[in-house]
Formats: sequence, C-alpha cells, structure tokens
Amino acid sequence: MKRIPDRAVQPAQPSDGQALRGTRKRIELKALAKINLGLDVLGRRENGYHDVRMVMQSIYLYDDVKIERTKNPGVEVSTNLYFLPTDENNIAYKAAKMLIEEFQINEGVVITLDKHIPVAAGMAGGSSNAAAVLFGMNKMFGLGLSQKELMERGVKLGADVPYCIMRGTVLAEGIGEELTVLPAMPKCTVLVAKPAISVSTKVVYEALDSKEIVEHPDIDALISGLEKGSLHEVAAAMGNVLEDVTIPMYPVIEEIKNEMKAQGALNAMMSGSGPTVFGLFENKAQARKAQDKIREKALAKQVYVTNIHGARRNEYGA
Ligand SMILES: C[C@](O)(CO)[C@H](O)COP(=O)(O)OP(=O)(O)OC[C@H]1O[C@@H](n2ccc(N)nc2=O)[C@H](O)[C@@H]1O
Ligand SMILES: Nc1ncnc2c1ncn2[C@@H]1O[C@H](COP(=O)(O)OP(=O)(O)OP(=O)(O)O)[C@@H](O)[C@H]1O
Repeated sequence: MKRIPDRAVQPAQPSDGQALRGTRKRIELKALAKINLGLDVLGRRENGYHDVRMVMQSIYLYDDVKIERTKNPGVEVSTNLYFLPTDENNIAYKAAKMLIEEFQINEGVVITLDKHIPVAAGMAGGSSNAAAVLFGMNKMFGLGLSQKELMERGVKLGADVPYCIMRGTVLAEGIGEELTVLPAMPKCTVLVAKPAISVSTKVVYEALDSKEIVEHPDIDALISGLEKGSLHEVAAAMGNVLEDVTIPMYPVIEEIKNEMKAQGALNAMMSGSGPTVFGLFENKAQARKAQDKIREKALAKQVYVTNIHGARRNEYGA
C-alpha cells in the first residue's frame, strides 16, 4: 500500500486558567452510534494509522450519558455493563480527565453510562461516549470551547471522536478527523445486527497492510447519491474495504448480509471494522421480518430496528 507521511494534528490551545462560568449541576446526553456508509483506505502512515475516506452516518441507537458535577475532585464512572472498565481505561474517563487537567478544574464529575450501543462492534460506542463527555463538560463548566476546539481534543482520544462530536451525514478524511458536512442521508429504516464476536479495530487495520486492496468503494458515487437525495443510489454505492479482512475471519457477517438482502434490504454491509452489519430498508415490515429471521437462525442476538438520525450541528443531546 502507498505510504503517506505523518501529518501533525493541530495542537490544542492551552488554557490560561480561564474562570469556570458554567453553573449546570447535571447534564444528560444521547451518545449516538454511527454506521459507515462507505469506508475506503488510501494508505498507511509511518505511525501505523491509515488515511481513510469514509461517509459516516448517525443512527437512532444511543447510550445515555449522565454527567454530574461534584465538589469532590476527580472522575468516577459507572456503567450497566459489568465487563467494561470504569477506571482510566474507559474512554469517557479519559475525556473527563483531559479537560480537568487542561482547565485545572478543582471540582469532579460522576459519569453514568447506560449502554445500548453494541461494544467492540464498529459503531463508535466508546468514541461517542467520549464525545458526549467533552461536549457536556464544556457546557457544564463553561469552558468556552468551540466545536472545532472540542474536535481537536477529541482526536487525541480516538479517530472517530471528532465525528461523534459533529454527527449527521459527514465525509471523514485524514485519519477520520478531517470532516466535511454532506447533504443529509434520505430517511430509511436501518436494521443493525451484531453477531456474538468482538473485533479489534487495530487488528483489522493491521491485517489490511498485508493485503492488496482489490476494489476500492466509489465514495464519489455515494456523495453524488446524497447530493441527489437518492436512497437507491446511496445504497448501490455502499462499500467497505475492511470487509475483505473481517469477513474471512468471521463468515457469519456474510450470512447476515445475505439474510438482510433476501428480506428486501436495498443493501447490507459491515460497519467500520465490524462485526456489526447494517441493512437499509424502505419498508419497516421487511426490516422486522429480517430481524426475526436473523434471531431465528441464531446469526446474532443483538438485532435492532432503528432509523437514520438527522443530527444537525450543535443539536446535541436530549
Ligand atoms: C473503523 C472506524 O471505526 C471507521 O469509522 C475508525 O477508522 C476507527 O476509529 P477508532 O476506533 O476511533 O480508532 P482509534 O481508537 O483512534 O484507533 C484504534 C486503532 O485503529 C487503527 N486505526 C484507526 C484509525 C485510522 N484512521 N487508522 C488506523 O489504523 C490504529 O491501529 C489504532 O491503534
Ligand atoms: N465507554 C466505553 N464504551 C465501550 N467500550 C469502551 C468504553 N471505554 C473503553 N472501552 C473499551 O474499548 C473497546 C472498544 O469499544 P467500542 O465499543 O468503542 O469499539 P468500536 O465499536 O469498535 O468503536 P469504533 O467503531 O470507534 O472502532 C472495548 O473492548 C472496551 O473494553
């Protein structure tokens, strides 16, 4: 694969002890999941990260993120999923700690994550939690950071975090942090199915390095479909190069795609590094039928019928 030299991410502006103006004691936010309508990889950087060209879309599947401000300094995280870390290995914790240190905040936060987005699934669950914490604490403590400044901090936590701050229908380039708003995705029903396997994003990108990419998805055709507002053109242009790595490891992904298409999906594809598969449907009844079939055949237990979320900029949370 072509090697692309590292491009430095703009350093965040250090704070100069800005007074904390916010007064809110508690904020509740919806941290949305994403799907990748298109995912192309253009090359590998010297630090191992890859240059990508992706079309990202928010969906109406979310984690509830509650942030409470406390007089006791420090960060406390709790979650409904027993297997997730609640210490500094939780990305929501890292996001809070980052702002507390930079702005020398001498109060603390208690973060409660009520998780519904499948974990290690290619749906940016963790990234979306981190984005919600950055957004929420910026408001709560009156830090005065613009969306761009929040995104500059977000990329230090993960490549998907800036997108999770922006949300909606977006072209993501660079390592995923160079964002351009696209025309909104036409409304449709989205069926999401996560088979009972967890996939490491790092392992998938690394495995791609030893492969020749045979066919790149036509991201421009996808954008052109969005410009025309044509759901059919968007569906026809969907493509994800990471499928070539993850599907041979887990053939159940292909089986789920086939089941969705057999039940009337306009198209079905793996999201991100997988293993979650999503299908786009014009007809909600067909999506429900596909959901039943996938469960009946025990292809996946976590199967959800949901919608495109037309998140607009700055329209974050409940
Ligand atoms: C697969 C996607 O979810 C598609 O949206 C993203 O590209 C991944 O975003 P993410 O999970 O937020 O990624 P990070 O947490 O920053 O990185 C996890 C690992 O994925 C690999 N990685 C990630 C993004 C990128 N552009 N190139 C990479 O090679 C790196 O090996 C990294 O160690
Ligand atoms: N708040 C969090 N929510 C989910 N996972 C978390 C969180 N914090 C840390 N993790 C760890 O991160 C790993 C990946 O989680 P996540 O669900 O974000 O992956 P993903 O869906 O593949 O994300 P992406 O699409 O951005 O690659 C998990 O195995 C988990 O242990």
